[in-house]
Amino acid sequence: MEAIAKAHTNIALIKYWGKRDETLFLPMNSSLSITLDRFYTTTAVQFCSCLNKDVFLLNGQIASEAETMKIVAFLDHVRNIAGKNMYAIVNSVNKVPTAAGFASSASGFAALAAAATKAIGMDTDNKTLSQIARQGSGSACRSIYGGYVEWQKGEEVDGSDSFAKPISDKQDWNLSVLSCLVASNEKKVLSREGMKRTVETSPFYKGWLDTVEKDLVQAKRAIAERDFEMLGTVVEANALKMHATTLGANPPFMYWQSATLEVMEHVQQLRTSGIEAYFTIDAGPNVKVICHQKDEQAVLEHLATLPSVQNVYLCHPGPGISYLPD
Ligand SMILES: O=C(O)C[C@@](O)(CF)CCOP(=O)(O)OP(=O)(O)O
Repeated sequence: MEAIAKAHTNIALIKYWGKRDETLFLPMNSSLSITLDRFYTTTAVQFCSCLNKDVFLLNGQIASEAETMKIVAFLDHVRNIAGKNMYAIVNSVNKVPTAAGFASSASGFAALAAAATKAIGMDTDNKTLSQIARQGSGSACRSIYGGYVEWQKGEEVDGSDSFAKPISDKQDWNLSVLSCLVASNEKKVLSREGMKRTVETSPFYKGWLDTVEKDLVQAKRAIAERDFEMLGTVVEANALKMHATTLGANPPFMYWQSATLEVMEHVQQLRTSGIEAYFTIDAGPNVKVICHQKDEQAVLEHLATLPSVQNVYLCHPGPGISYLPD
């Protein structure tokens, strides 16, 4: 039995930062993202009783032991739900250049959840797919849908009410997202470790939790009202608060480098010059800039001139998962 699925990466506007349950990938707070058009993962899964172990090919190569173990654990989860015990060949191709500053885990686990459940014979609705993808990587649950997506944190201990849902179709509001890749060679603290350490040791984490749900309400209102200034202001503030929590962790850590600050300053200069642009930053030094589509060329050209910016990738809201012909 085989199936092929495609899922796009997403960028969080209101961040998922911290788990209340590490095993079930249950978040401390709800989050909101835009699924992007440019970067995606295509995954083919074939279950066969002829196999005596799972095989994982990533971008045409046999994946590392560590990567394969993550996929095997995820397939075990799917096998458990389906009540079947066949092994599978998984073939994933990432059109998400790591250099673009986007994590491919979100599109990767969303595509894997869709292809694996279909290949094993399950007929799953998107809500269930989102819950399954969440257990590969939290942010993957949002890539099931296109456009603007909310991941409701849920209250239940079993995660039955923790899944994503679309809050507006991608055609609704075609903003531009420019991902600025800045020079970065330092080993960063991966988001999974970063959020764990922050939750467990940062005195600033309580401040994050006290204000993030209000930020989410504000962001949803801004999207509903197409109020870009309201959206950009809360998105920028939310990213800054997330990063502030890391400074209080033990040991403290910081994702920003001098290049990160340079881009942030220039985004604020663009606003002073009359071009509405706002930034957000994830678990790394790269900066994503949002602006109106009419301003995207001016913003792109300005950012591309910065000496510490290696590349700028222009994206727009993109689609949710899709299935390809076998
Ligand atoms: O995307 C966001 O909301 C914000 C972040 O990117 C950080 F800025 C977190 C993404 O965390 P993820 O990689 O999903 O963690 P996992 O559940 O431990 O796999």
